[in-house]
Amino acid sequence: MDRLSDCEITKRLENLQGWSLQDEKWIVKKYRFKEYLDGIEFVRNIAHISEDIQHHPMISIDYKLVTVKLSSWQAKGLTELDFKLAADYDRSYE
Ligand SMILES: C[C@H](O)[C@H](O)[C@H]1CNC2=NC(N)=NC(=O)C2=N1
Repeated sequence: MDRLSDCEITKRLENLQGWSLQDEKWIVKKYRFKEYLDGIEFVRNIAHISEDIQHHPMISIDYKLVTVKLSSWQAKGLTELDFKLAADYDRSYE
């Protein structure tokens, strides 16, 4: 899949809530939860969503705060797939 241009990335970020660009090739979001185990359940859900389309996030869990980072390794940057997953993760958080 082709890497997106800076302009395409900016446009896609405008359509998402809470995601930001990091080091030009990552999009990042922090999700907050009422309980620690709610965050763990969210991580389980996004793990399945990611495995289904074979595109995997970097995840860090800091008690009730889950940080998710997405990038496309082969493309060495951001592709449509990263933004598709970001929207899927947001739906799973709702
Ligand atoms: C062969 C396999 O589908 C690829 O290596 C996948 C696996 N998961 C992946 N996850 C992410 N985040 N980026 C990739 O480029 C990627 N590539």
